[in-house]
Amino acid sequence: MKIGILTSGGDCPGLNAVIRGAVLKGLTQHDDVEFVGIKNGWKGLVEADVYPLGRPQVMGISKQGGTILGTSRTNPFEYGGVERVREVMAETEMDAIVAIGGEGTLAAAKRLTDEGLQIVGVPKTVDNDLSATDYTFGFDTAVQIATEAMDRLRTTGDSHGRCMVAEVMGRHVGWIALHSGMAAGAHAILIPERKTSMDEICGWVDSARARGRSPLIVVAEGFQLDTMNDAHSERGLDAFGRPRLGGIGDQLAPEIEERTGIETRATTLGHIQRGGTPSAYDRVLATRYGMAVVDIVLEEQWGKMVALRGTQIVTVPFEDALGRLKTVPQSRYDEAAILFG
Ligand SMILES: Nc1ncnc2c1ncn2[C@@H]1O[C@H](COP(=O)(O)OP(=O)(O)OP(=O)(O)O)[C@@H](O)[C@H]1O
Ligand SMILES: O=P(O)(O)OC[C@H]1O[C@](O)(CO)[C@@H](O)[C@@H]1O
Ligand SMILES: [Mg+2]
Repeated sequence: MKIGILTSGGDCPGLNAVIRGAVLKGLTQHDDVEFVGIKNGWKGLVEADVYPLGRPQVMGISKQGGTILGTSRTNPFEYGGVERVREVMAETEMDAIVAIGGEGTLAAAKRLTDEGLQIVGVPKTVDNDLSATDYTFGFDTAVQIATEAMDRLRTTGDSHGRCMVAEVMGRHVGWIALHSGMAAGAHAILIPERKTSMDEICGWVDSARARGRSPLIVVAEGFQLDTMNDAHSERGLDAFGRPRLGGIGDQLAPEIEERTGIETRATTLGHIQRGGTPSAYDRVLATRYGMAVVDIVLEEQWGKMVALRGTQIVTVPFEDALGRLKTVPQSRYDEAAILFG
């Protein structure tokens, strides 16, 4: 059995641990399994850009950020779709593909599997917005990085008596903002799931200030004020034609300063949250996903992916990860909001 592995969509810490887990499990536990790496997501697949993946290629990589395979947001259906993928799999004698990616990658994998291709999945996203799984690797690391950054913003904020606005990732959901904001003791957490007014935000800033604190406001990039119809975007489109987000913190900061009279500074953490070494939690989760996905390939469970339920790795159909995002529930927001202001 020759298994191709690809990573697609935005990268995140832990991808290499999945790749290593899969290769080590396959090579040590089975005699007839070999692996090939597919470069740059679906792009490398349609271009037949593959290379053998053995133990030397995965040695020591679980602590390494990014993905040794490279990634892209290429849409395989724009480059020959099912026919081209079938052709490349035949040419390269690839029996099955492990697609490691988020909702978009898994949607593409589902369409290909529906046409008879042998594909299984591993869920990935720093945003933690996939509904089929309790946690995705990369999220814990991103929260840790964001929390450390906010701890730093608080000390400089305190020195100057300023309000600090920290913008984190989270295109459709506010999980990174909610967790890092709570961990750092933020005075408000602004998430895409809940539109909020400037009055409310400034109320929290004023009340923190009245208690002698230098306010910290955490905002997810996909957050919208109650006056906005779309998330803030000023950076054009991504490779899949979606607006690139980022910059809402810079938009909020001068408004907060003007309304409250408190000097305010914004910091956008951006891709720092996706780079560098994965946390121990993410390495373990990713390694377990990688090992488990080899089992579902050998069981020929095409159209399925591994997922985390509680502490168990389970198998679910691609559909479970599609169509519905795992948003922050109102109760989790309300719980965090008790500490605002
Ligand atoms: N519904 C779809 N059908 C087919 N292909 C899709 C679909 N949605 C997305 N894709 C393709 O899959 C690629 C990966 O999706 P996307 O860029 O959203 O990353 P992802 O896997 O969702 O990870 P993340 O968004 O968390 O970074 C897209 O760039 C696009 O080419
Ligand atoms: O790396 P890119 O293409 O700029 O994408 C950034 C997007 O990817 C994510 O990190 C994960 O989907 C989002 O939070 C963010 O909007
Ligand atoms: Mg996506």
